[in-house]
Amino acid sequence: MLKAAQPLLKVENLSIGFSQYFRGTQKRLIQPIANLHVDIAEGEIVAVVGASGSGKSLLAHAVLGILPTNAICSGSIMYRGEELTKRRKEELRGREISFIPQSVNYLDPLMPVGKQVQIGLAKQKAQERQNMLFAHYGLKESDGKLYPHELSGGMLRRVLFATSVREGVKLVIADEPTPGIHPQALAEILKQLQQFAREGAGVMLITHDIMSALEIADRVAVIKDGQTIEISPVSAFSGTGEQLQTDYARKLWRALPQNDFACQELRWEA
Ligand SMILES: Nc1ncnc2c1ncn2[C@@H]1O[C@H](COP(=O)(O)OP(=O)(O)OP(=O)(O)O)[C@@H](O)[C@H]1O
Ligand code: NI
Repeated sequence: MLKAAQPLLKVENLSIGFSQYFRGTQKRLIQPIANLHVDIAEGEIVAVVGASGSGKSLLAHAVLGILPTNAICSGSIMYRGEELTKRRKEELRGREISFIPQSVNYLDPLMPVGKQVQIGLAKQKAQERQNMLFAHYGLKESDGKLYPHELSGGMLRRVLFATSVREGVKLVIADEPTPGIHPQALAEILKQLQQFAREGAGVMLITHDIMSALEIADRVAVIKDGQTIEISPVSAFSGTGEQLQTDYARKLWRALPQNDFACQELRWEA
């Protein structure tokens, strides 16, 4: 029998818990993620959507190996057919696996942003590459000497993007890359993610912005309360959502302003 093409990333039965103290001395386990699964093929963009607190960032952090030390993580994370061990994650992070974090707080407040863009680049070419990336993202060369607190929010987002563009990137994990970004910059960021995919990288796009996700993604994974409840092709998000598997996904789809189903449904019920 022919073996099916291997996904670039395959997350199965992922569970993440935290052991927390409460009432001073007693310990309890909270489990924000249980049995979550998702897979991404080379050149594919998979959007991960779900309410705030549903576990999207934790999923990203688990794949990257940057969960807090008190996290208890189980399940399987396979990357190109190999188990992503703690060591492999460290080796690949910032190189083959790049990360665009949700918060600009991931930048080091004590390091000029230019230096931060150079991390992971070959020494001899780092400055040249940085200048290129800055030009590409509309940042001035002199901005490189500034510290994060000296840049605007929009500029910091662009710096984060510049840190994610690396030669040989195979998997891009973008956690809410577009909040508070004006429409033109948004289009630019979506284009950049498409470019990653066109060059063969898999992209995990975590977002609240379902419209943008549908614009560029191939499939959408819907996460609810730390579980994957549905993974559907973008084409299923059409019409009344009759091709979607769950009511939850249908509600997400119908809640989009331009769909305006909420009012119609109310009328039908009346
Ligand atoms: N270090 C931690 N200790 C305890 N609980 C945590 C920790 N980090 C996250 N959680 C909990 O895990 C759940 C999922 O968090 P996560 O950040 O993954 O949500 P999210 O889907 O990314 O939300 P948002 O869309 O708001 O970014 C939340 O309920 C959160 O409170
Ligand atoms: Ni998040």
